[in-house]
Amino acid sequence: MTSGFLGLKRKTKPSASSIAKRLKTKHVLTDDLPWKKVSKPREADLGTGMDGFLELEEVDDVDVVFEETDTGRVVKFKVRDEEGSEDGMEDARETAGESSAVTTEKVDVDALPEPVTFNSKSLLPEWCPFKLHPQLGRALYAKGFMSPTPIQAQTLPFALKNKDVVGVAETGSGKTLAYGLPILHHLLTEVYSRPIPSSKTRRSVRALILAPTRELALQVSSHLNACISSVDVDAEKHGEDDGISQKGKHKGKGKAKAKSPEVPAEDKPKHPPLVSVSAIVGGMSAQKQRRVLSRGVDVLVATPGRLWDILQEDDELASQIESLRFLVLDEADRMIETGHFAELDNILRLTLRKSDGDVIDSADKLEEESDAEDTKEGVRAGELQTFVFSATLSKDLQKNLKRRNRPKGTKKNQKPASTLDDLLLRLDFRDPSPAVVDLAPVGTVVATLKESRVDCLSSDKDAYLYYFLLRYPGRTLVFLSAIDGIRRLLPLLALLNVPAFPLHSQLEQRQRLKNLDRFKSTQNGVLLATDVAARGLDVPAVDHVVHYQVPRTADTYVHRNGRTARAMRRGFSLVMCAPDERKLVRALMHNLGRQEDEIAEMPVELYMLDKLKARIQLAREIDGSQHKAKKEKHERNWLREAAEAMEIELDSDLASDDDEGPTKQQQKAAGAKVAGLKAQLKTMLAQPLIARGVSTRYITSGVRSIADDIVAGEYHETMVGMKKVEAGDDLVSAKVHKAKKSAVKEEYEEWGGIDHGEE
Ligand SMILES: Nc1ncnc2c1ncn2[C@@H]1O[C@H](COP(=O)(O)OP(=O)(O)OP(=O)(O)O)[C@@H](O)[C@H]1O
Repeated sequence: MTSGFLGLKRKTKPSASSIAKRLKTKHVLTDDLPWKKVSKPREADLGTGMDGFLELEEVDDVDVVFEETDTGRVVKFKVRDEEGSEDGMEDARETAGESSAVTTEKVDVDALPEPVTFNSKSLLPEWCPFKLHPQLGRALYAKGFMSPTPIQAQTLPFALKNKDVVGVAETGSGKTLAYGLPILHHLLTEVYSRPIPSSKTRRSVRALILAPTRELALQVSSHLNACISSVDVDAEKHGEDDGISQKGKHKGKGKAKAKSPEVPAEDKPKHPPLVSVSAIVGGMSAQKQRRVLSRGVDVLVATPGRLWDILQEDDELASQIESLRFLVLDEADRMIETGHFAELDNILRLTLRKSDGDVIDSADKLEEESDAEDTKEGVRAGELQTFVFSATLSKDLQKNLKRRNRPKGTKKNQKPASTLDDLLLRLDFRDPSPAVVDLAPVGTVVATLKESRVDCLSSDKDAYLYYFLLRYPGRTLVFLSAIDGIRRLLPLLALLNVPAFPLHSQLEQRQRLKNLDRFKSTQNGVLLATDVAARGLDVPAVDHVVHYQVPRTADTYVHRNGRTARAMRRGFSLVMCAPDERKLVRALMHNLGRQEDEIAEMPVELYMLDKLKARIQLAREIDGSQHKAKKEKHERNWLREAAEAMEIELDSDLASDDDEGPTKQQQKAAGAKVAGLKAQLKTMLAQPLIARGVSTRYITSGVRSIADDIVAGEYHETMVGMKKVEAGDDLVSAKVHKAKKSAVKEEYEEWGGIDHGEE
């Protein structure tokens, strides 16, 4: 959602002339107010009721006036007439509704912030070889990213040399910055070296990043924005001692104020953002979307569906897409799954340059060109650089991307092997041989992830899930294959006092983000999600991923698991496998090139599970009764409302509650029954869960003494008598089991056994 508030004017001491000029005002529509993006306050994520905000915007210098009109009281917004503006700095405020022509008029260099320097040699030695723009160095330093992740380290040399890159690396390995840093580096460097559009003109989109889901697009946009904004905000935080200085080539050009820490932020010169990054996604208000686009963005992050809708109406944007400098497909393989193939294909066609729509032909041309111009490295100035990233791009596909190099004469007869092959062949790789950086681990398992499975009946999955949530407290993301399942499970968990939030495509976008924020800020929160949350979401510290149903494809399994164990943190995943899903697990593991028994079994204390089953049973009963009562009420109301709308009278037996629906007395009795069951459940939930053989009376006695656990601090708070361990620490390692088996085999092999000779 978009939201804005009328802010206070920031300038503390307006000059006399500016006051005089400000008297010239004009009325504008809300859409045309000079909205400015502000960072979301930290409290917004802390359950202050501000969660769910897509973005926050503010506006300065606006008078709100109420006018009485014939139709009633209306509110009007008055802003200073642009003609009365004081200087270039004030003009730097972005206004919507301005001329949309992109000019290359050179801005006064004073309007640019003073360039910063950053001593990456001493502060970020591991980033130093990449010679990234100093502002990015500062951002990385501020974030504590002291060294590049492997995918970043291996991608940057190619990307910074203008080569197209196909990057494949495990989930949570930092792919966003692997493509984001080269883009930001290029744009930041460009700002000071070439004329930039003045703030009064629409910027031209230089980079387009396509992502499969709204959440991922918003996340990428905020990730990249954080890289540029923390640079601006923290400009004077680090002194010379830190090796970071403010001195740049424009030193002494009237920027002394900005350097001094004593100068209040309000008095710092205002300038348009050096590089602007924004997202356009479905669910965003049309007003906000118009505003973002009319201001212009350098880096546009979008979902294909929404972008294509806009492109059909916005010719200017379409022509900008035709002359992009960077194109990124993030989670390329997912984008073709979500039914966006047509839109994506159309957008990609727009990015094609000289070709006549036949990429294979254009590949021919490129090859010929590259033959003639052997020394050319990467793209030429003004051309498109393409990045394709995912955690799961098949090896075959990567080979296909190199088809441009296949011997002449064979090309036109070759058919793409899959939709994704086809799509990627449509990409306008300027580079005759895009660099393929494949760091996907064997079997696509992240090293810090522990996987496990539990075999159970479908009807017992609720109890097993509840057991897991209580046994291993933590932030848990539960994937379900259908929205109905989420709707069923949600009230059940609520009755059991488990803080669970839903995330699926039928929720409004605002609600989706709100639930995501709540999940992030709830310590033992549970997110019940469909695969809309499987890709790319970077929720800090997701401890566990539970596959309530076995995923249908190996890629989905990998990406779902990828929501935990990110950036070298530990993570845990659990597959709940019903008898009819065993085949699926087998196929899944086979596709990943792994053995089924590689996944360890999660131990379950059946005595405890039985106790939980009783709770689940009661919760189901309550939910069932509540649901029934609600449904009956809804049906009764519906009938009445329909009759009223059609202005007909219902038969007395239909109109009365007596015959069809339950009587008032029956309703009362049903209500009392639910209240009774709820009280029963409350009592049950208040009782401690005690493991078999534990004496709570004498903690040193019983089959299981809990005294030692208490002393060792391993006392489980909800399941008395069970050790407090992290999920995965008590797995019966199938690998160890397997290793033992293979050790026996090795012994046999060392001995050599009986030589049967070559067959
Ligand atoms: N160099 C770095 N050092 C430390 N942390 C980093 C670094 N680069 C990125 N990160 C952090 O790692 C986390 C994962 O990054 P990112 O979301 O880009 O992963 P990804 O590879 O795109 O994952 P997925 O495949 O699931 O989309 C983020 O929280 C990010 O801030």
